[in-house]
Amino acid sequence: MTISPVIVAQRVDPNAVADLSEIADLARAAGYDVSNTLTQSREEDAAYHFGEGKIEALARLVKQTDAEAVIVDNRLGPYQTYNIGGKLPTGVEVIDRFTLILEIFGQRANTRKAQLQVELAELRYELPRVEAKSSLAKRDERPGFMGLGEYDESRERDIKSQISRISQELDAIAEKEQTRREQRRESGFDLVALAGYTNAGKSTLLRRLADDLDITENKNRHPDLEQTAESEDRLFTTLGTTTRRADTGRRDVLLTDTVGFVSDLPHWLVESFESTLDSVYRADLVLLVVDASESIDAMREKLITSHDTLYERNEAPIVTVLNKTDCVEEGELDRKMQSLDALAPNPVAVSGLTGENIEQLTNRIENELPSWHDERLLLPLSDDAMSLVSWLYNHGHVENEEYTDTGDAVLIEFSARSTIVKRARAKAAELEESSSKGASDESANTHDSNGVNTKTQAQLSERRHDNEIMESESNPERMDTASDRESTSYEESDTTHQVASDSPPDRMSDSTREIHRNNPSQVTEDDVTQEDHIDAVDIDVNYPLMNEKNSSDTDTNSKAE
Ligand SMILES: Nc1nc2c(ncn2[C@@H]2O[C@H](COP(=O)(O)OP(=O)(O)OP(=O)(O)O)[C@@H](O)[C@H]2O)c(=O)[nH]1
Ligand SMILES: [Mg+2]
Repeated sequence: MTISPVIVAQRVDPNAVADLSEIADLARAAGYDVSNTLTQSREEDAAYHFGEGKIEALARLVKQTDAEAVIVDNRLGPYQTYNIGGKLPTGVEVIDRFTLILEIFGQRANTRKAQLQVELAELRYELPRVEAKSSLAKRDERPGFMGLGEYDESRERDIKSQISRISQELDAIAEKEQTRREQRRESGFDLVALAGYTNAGKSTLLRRLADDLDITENKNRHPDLEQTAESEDRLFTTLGTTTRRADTGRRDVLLTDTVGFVSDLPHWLVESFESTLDSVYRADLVLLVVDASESIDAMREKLITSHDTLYERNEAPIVTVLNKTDCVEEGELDRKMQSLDALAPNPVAVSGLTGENIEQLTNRIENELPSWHDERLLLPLSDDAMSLVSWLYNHGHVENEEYTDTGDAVLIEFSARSTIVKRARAKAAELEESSSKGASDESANTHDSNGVNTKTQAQLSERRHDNEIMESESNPERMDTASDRESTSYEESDTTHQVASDSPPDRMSDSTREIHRNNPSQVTEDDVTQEDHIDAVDIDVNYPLMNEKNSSDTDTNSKAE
């Protein structure tokens, strides 16, 4: 990429202090060389955004420095962009904050989904501009001629139909990802997402937590793994979605790293990247990463931006992670935590770089995930029963496996998410039913004397009903073995049912949230890399989906207890 010299400009309201650091970082992230800066503190001018005199000074600076573009860190209306451009030497581009961010995303969009999202955002940006041009041009047209107005009108129609086509394609992708998330949950995985402002250290934390990753083993499956997992002191290093298995102890966690948030973006831009953000919105738990080495004010702003982005759609509990503690004195960290208590209650302070306090974070992840349920099942011994036992080892946590003295049954005690428990019960009922077919009622009842999950007729028929639901799905039932799990890997994921708890301790109060909702700063992000990758992860693709609504309820209830 050739480095082009640009001038960065920013207008702030009277008495506000200009700060060009982020827009300059964004410009550099897009590959520009910031040769000069210009700021103005005044009310917005309707025609030029800045004062007209300031724009003339800007034009002189452009000539002196041979700048190829002017990057303005404000929202410019279509007319303002046009007017400023008219004052600059021919060929010098006027780029506002949104187009700059779109440019960065466009440069890194190397999946179909990412490209579609960028295209959608560009079209949404262009539409009001074409509408404005079309109505202006029509004013001066003579009847009977194919004028500019008509040309713009047909462009307008074209943009609208492209928007609708791309939206449909993105919806289809989102649906697939939703299914994949459901399958991952069905396979016993908890989905944890890393969210937070760009450059907070999300990718560094992903690598720290996903310590069982063996890149070489699956290299051909993850051609862009290095790229998407990289960390760099640059905004929007990560634009795709990378999912890896993380070892947190008892639970099987899939951790997803994705694009960072950034402040002051319009709603339509954030919406264009919705299917990427779904990997965060639809997780079981969100780790909101904050760079604790920054000032309290900067941390506050970035937390507000992050909560604003999450507010509308996020369904999961949030744990705030104060990162980069290796750069912060202990007393200073305490002060920061106190000042930010309302926005970041009960945070975990870590260093992704040095690994400090990571164990506390993994413990916290386990504690905040939707709770698992304990179950005991007595299974009449058979190949199918052993297949169920091995499936339970893969999808939950088996506490005890014990064979009866008579050698005709196995007692299995385990904990798992409620959907897994429900399936295991259904399968157990089915095994019980087929084993007792030839046997007398009396012998079937001896199992009850063990006090283990006694099956009443009503329970049995309920389970039979569950089985029917499962079997009515088109795929045949299958119990995966450990070797299946190791050999299966999946691409892109994400979108799902939530098993979010009602009132996780780290969530903002409604009143706090309301304050943020009214805050004008908005947020964005996108997914732009290759497909989402996970390392040797098993998904029961053949296992029929169940209605997760019930399990969510159960989880919520048990959490509230
Ligand atoms: N000192 C210190 N630096 C860190 C720590 N974690 C991350 N960094 C640095 O912060 C910068 C950004 O880290 P990333 O992991 O790329 O951050 P990110 O949130 O993934 O950033 P984007 O993908 O650009 O949104 C890099 O230079 C990291 O080396 C930490 O705990 N301590
Ligand atoms: Mg990153």
